Amino acid sequence: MTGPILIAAGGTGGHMFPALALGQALAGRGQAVTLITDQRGARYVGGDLPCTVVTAGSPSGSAAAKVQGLVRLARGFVESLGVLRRKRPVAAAAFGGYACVPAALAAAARGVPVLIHEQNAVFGRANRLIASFAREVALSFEATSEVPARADLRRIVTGNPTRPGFTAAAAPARSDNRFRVLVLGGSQGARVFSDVVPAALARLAPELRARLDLAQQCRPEDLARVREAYAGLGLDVELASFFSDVPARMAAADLVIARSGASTIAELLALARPSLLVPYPHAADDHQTANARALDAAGAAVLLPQPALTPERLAAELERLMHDPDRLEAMARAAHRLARPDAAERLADAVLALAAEARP
Ligand SMILES: CC(=O)N[C@H]1[C@@H](OP(=O)(O)OP(=O)(O)OC[C@H]2O[C@@H](n3ccc(=O)[nH]c3=O)[C@H](O)[C@@H]2O)O[C@H](CO)[C@@H](O)[C@@H]1O
Repeated sequence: MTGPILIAAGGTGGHMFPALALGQALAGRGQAVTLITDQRGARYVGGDLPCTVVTAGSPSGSAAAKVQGLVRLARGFVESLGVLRRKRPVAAAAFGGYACVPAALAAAARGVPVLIHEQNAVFGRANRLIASFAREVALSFEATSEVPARADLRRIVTGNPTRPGFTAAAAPARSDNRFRVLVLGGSQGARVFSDVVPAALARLAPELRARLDLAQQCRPEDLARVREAYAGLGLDVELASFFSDVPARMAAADLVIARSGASTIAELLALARPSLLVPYPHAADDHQTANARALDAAGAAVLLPQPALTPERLAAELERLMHDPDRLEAMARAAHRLARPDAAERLADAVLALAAEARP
């Protein structure tokens, strides 16, 4: 290829990790890549991926906030045009979230073909905004809803690329009676797990509680009180506001209790781990419930809506699962069947094909 592939992504880890996975897949083929992101997204970019930070905002909230969001998107658009002039990309891949809107629109304005990747089981609002200018959408779920029905918008299902390290290995043979639980709240943590998990474990039968090895991600402001709650139960728990070794921790977990953000889900499937999923109830268009449903329906996870997540209910679910290793095994097998370990490579194929088609 004569120019780089532009990758546009920003905001949370859920948008950045799949974007970076595509970047790595392309770099692995010797293809140059350039990334446009926002301030928040830049925190996730490491290594030697060329990256430009542009202004972005969300046109939502009060009337004043909407106007401010639009002004920021317009600034980001002008900044992105500058990047496109300098870098001359041959195709662009956009990963949703308002942070990728300016770059995707600037690419389309310059005639650069755009592919949109949707991580969730509901097509996102920012993606709907740029879909009119895109040539192709790559979905993570077969049954994604709200995909714009434009006859000339190509649609493929690639899955959601995961970071390196999420490669299924044979489950380690266990000789002990320990039960390893990993609690993850998404890239920003989840307060509800800080409130409910310690209270649920307090209700667990003492012989089951004694078998637990627990690691839990907490929001920074919750760490002290959660540590205290577990100390009161005599439990030695590993707590962190962000674990940097999720692949190893998830691979070793007998059960993962988590939000159902798209990356977390793709990772659970890639590592074939059983999970209890509590969708974030305020996610746009309730997409986390749609994500979790896909796993629940296939028998790979238990979906527990947040209003049902009481300490009593969680204790009961845990007790049931800890007593039923066959069920956990079946959930792991179902997760494995849903996994798409070649998502990054398939996405790389698609964006390179788009670039080749557009070549004069
Ligand atoms: C609140 C919200 O709206 N979140 C959205 C956000 O992702 P959000 O970042 O919240 O959630 P995701 O599950 O997609 O990604 C979280 C990532 O953080 C990693 N992690 C988490 C905890 C930790 O201690 N260490 C760590 O590395 C996970 O392994 C995962 O890779 O964008 C996703 C993709 O559009 C959506 O599906 C999510 O619904």
